[in-house]
Amino acid sequence: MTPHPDLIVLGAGSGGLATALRAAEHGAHVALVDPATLGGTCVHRGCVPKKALWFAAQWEQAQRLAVDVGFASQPGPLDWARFRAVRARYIEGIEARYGERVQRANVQRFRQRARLAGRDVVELADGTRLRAPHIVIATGGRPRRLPLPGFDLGMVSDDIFALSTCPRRIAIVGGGYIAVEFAGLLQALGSEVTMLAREQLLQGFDDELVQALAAHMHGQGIRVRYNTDVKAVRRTAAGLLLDDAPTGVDGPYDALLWAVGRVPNTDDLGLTAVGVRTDKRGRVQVDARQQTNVEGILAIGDASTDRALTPVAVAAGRHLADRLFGGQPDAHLDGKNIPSVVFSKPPLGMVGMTEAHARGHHGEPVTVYHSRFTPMQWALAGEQGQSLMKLVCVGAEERVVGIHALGPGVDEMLQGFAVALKLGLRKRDLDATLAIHPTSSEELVLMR
Ligand SMILES: Cc1cc2nc3c(=O)[nH]c(=O)nc-3n(C[C@H](O)[C@H](O)[C@H](O)COP(=O)(O)OP(=O)(O)OC[C@H]3O[C@@H](n4cnc5c(N)ncnc54)[C@H](O)[C@@H]3O)c2cc1C
Ligand SMILES: NC(=O)c1ccc[n+]([C@@H]2O[C@H](COP(=O)([O-])OP(=O)(O)OC[C@H]3O[C@@H](n4cnc5c(N)ncnc54)[C@H](O)[C@@H]3O)[C@@H](O)[C@H]2O)c1
Repeated sequence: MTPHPDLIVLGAGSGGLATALRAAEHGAHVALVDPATLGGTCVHRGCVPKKALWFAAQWEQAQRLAVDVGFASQPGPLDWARFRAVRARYIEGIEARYGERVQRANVQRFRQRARLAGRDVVELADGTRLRAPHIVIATGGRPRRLPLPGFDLGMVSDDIFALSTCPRRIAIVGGGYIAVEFAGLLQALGSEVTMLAREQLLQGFDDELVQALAAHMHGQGIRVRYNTDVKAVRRTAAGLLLDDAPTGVDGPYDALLWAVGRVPNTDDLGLTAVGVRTDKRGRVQVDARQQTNVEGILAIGDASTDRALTPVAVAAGRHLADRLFGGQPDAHLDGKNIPSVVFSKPPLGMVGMTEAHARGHHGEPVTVYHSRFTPMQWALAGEQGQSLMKLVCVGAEERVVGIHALGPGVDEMLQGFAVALKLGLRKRDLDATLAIHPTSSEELVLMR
């Protein structure tokens, strides 16, 4: 038992677990508070179940390509009940391993909701109070709900993992990561997908690659409507109808997914009473060391102003534990050049700056290199479509400040290039690197 913990962590998702385990490794007494199962959004309602569906979508396509090159078996639809059982077993395995690690590390778990009751005090739902010199807020986020009539006729991303079949016609409202990812994988698994986006898809990604992805989506039969503004939803005998302010009634659909962003779980944490500052979206404001404006209270992950990605939450938590308990006073998250992949179909990845960002902010000459090509596995099977890769370089020595890639395999390809970019990659380093042939990634070292 830990009667006087050195650290209290609120939330046992990706960030909270990483913080608690690293702090315990350094010998700290840690209390970890979460009413839910270990793993949080990523394991139960995010990256992991989503990636499993994405693999299923890849296998659907691989089955079709295999037939095109001479395999005999005809592709069949996904058996959702079996798929869900397989996926649940995989996730239970992750959760069990987390449980063992938490126990072995002597981290004390409190399976309750908690809130701050002072700058060094946390109050659990049953009234128990814990006191510690350091408190980390790692309470994550949840899907945004819009206050419009009929909102509850649709699903949010948490609900989609409970589907037991593919909806025949689905509308997806939103144009960010979640909207684009689910559009691709539901279409691949058999749905007719219409996206209703307010603006350009995937803000923050390079325009040219987003356009190329939109062309792929169009080719797959995904309908994308831009400049929409859904004001209400109603159910009719024919299906769900959406009232879109600019164009009128849209539909009918059998299902609807709202993918309109996420809100942080910070509204019920007692932050105001303790004086912890949040931004206008409710995220806890942190500096580069995850510190809030209140001494002793830190925040990481989706509850904070950091980028909402699992590796960011994990790295931030580990660095702060290294700093507080591991004798590494300068340890902190490097928030620059965060690599990211959208698990669209095909995947889209980037690290560093977009072309527009480099041109707008750099002040040095910008040189851009492109490669468009049909990946070999598609060409062999007579499949249409091209991959697109792009390098954004600055200055006379062409320092690479942005790498962008769209196409099969880029999700696995980008990590190594992200290391090179972090180390100060120049275009001539790529030119001097021998290609691995025949691959798609060789295009990144062969650009002229
Ligand atoms: C559909 C989807 C797909 C995604 N795919 C990816 C991906 O492919 N790659 C990627 O990098 N990121 C992805 N993300 C984002 C990623 O899941 C999050 O960035 C990450 O999970 C954030 O971790 P966290 O520790 O901040 O919060 P969470 O994992 O959300 O954990 C927060 C925990 O806090 C607990 N909690 C909440 N309130 C309290 C309270 N008052 N007291 C105690 N505990 C509390 C919750 O029960 C929860 O367990 C995806 C997200 C979604 C929704
Ligand atoms: N592959 C990955 O790494 C991955 C996958 C999923 C999610 N994530 C993380 O989770 C975060 C949340 O994902 P997300 O897709 O929910 O958010 P997002 O911020 O990526 O996109 C939100 C979308 O909702 C739209 N929107 C907002 N309010 C709206 C409204 N009132 N009506 C219509 N549209 C509206 C925005 O225009 C935008 O297109 C991402 O930003 C990302 O950090 C990462």
